[in-house]
This record gives sequence, C-alpha cells and structure tokens, in this order.
Amino acid sequence: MTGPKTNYLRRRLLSFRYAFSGIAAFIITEPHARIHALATVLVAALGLYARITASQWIAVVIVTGMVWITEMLNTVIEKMMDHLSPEYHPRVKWIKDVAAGAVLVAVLVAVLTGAVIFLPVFIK
Ligand SMILES: Nc1ncnc2c1ncn2[C@@H]1O[C@H](COP(=O)(O)OP(=O)(O)OP(=O)(O)O)[C@@H](O)[C@H]1O
Repeated sequence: MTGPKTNYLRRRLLSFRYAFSGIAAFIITEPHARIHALATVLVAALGLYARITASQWIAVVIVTGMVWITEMLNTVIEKMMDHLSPEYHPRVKWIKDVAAGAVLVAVLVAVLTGAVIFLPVFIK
C-alpha cells in the first residue's frame, strides 16, 4: 500500500533513523560523550542503590538530559564553526565560549541536584 499517508510515515521513520544515527555518531566520535555515558550509568546505579523516589528520578533524568543536550549542541556548534570559519576570529571565540558556557551551566545544575539528592544518603 502506498499513498500520501504511508509516504508521510516512511519519512517520519527515516527522520527517526537519522536522529538515532546522530546519537550513535556523537557517542562513537566524541570522547566527551563516552565520559557522559559513563557518568550517566554511574548516576543510574547510584539512584538504584539509594532507592531514590520517583520525583528524585524525574529530577535526575531532567538534569542528565540537559547535560547531554547541551553537550551535543555545543559539539555541533564547535564543528560548524570549524567548518565555516577555521581561522581565528574573535566572534568565533565568543560563539564557542558561550556554547561551552551553556554546557557548564547544565553541569553545575546537575551537580547541585545530585548533591541535594545523594549527599543525605551518604551522610546517613
Ligand atoms: N576559530 C577560533 N577563533 C577564535 N577562538 C577560537 C577558535 N577556535 C577555538 N577558539 C577558542 O578555543 C576554545 C576551545 O575551542 P575548541 O573548538 O578547541 O573546543 P574544545 O572545548 O577544546 O573542544 P574539543 O575538546 O571537543 O575539541 C574556544 O572556546 C575558543 O575560546
């Protein structure tokens, strides 16, 4: 069966495939990504060990997702700038520094959230 509806579904499925291969490309090519993957596994193990509550899991998932998303977009911005403007330029410095700053904000939020959730477990 082919028609406008199946074509639409096929295109959506293809978009998912491209998006998944983008995640795989990020993990395979970027050493940062593997550090994030390791940290994510460790935090999930810690959450299971500490038997954190559903709302604490929600907080952990959101802040972990924020770190992944900002790191992926920062990597895209770095690569885009290296491709479009490989020579030194103060505007490129500003763009890359602010993009890296966004990752740092996400990491600081994640560390703060982790401290609030996990420190009491270890202090006990
Ligand atoms: N073309 C450029 N023009 C001006 N400053 C740049 C340029 N390229 C890099 N920089 C400066 O160097 C910093 C590091 O940039 P770079 O692209 O090497 O990122 P990185 O954080 O080292 O990434 P990675 O470790 O993933 O390679 C930038 O934040 C910016 O301050």
